[in-house]
Amino acid sequence: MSGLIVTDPPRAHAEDVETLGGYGVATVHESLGRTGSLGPGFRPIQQDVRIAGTAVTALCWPGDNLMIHAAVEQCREGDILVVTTTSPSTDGMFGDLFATALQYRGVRGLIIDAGVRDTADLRAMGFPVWSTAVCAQGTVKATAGSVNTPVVLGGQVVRPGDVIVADDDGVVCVPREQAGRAVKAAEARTAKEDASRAAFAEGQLGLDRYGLRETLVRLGVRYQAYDEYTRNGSPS
Ligand SMILES: O=C([O-])CC(=O)C(=O)O
Ligand SMILES: [Mg+2]
Repeated sequence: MSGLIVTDPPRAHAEDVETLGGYGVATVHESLGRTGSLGPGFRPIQQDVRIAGTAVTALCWPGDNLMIHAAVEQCREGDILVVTTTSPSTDGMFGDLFATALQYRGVRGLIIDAGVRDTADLRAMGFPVWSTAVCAQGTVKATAGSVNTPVVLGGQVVRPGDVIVADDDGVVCVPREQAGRAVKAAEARTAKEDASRAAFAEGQLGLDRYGLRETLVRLGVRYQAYDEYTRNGSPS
């Protein structure tokens, strides 16, 4: 396998990244028409942390972290490193040494479809990570791969420069060109949710607020009193 390192890709506007970082992953995902989620496999090693940044991608051979070393050089302030392997691997290919190098460069965190290790140290140093495995198994530095080419994690395409938002709910990717639209949509959705939250706090039901009684009728869902429901001894 030959390799490729793409330098200096265009990145989403910093202002849009910061704004999206103010919204949760669920809100950003909903705002984009329920797209962009990397799925439930990416678990945070910490809690109560949200980050947003621009993706620098690395495609590695399983059990080999050579291309993470190459990717570190391409990272700059405000980036998030996004790593995957050419076939599934749980090896611990990232730990506190890499995190130290990335923090020096102003990188905000790591998303990796593979294993990480030194997790207590990563938490202590405040370097946020979302991974599909935690594993002490070490790796070599021997095989070519690529940096800053499009990669797929959890069925989701991530391109260099795309916006990544990650929190306790998981990870979402916003295509670079859609960041502005996502900001507006997230703003609108948040306003709508704020109004619903206030209504729910005063007792309004979602059935009424969202017009869902009509939906139940349309779907043929009917009400039945408990006595009638149990009259013949068995639920009907
Ligand atoms: O060095 C490695 O191969 C990965 C690691 O544990 C670290 O970055 O601390
Ligand atoms: Mg280590």
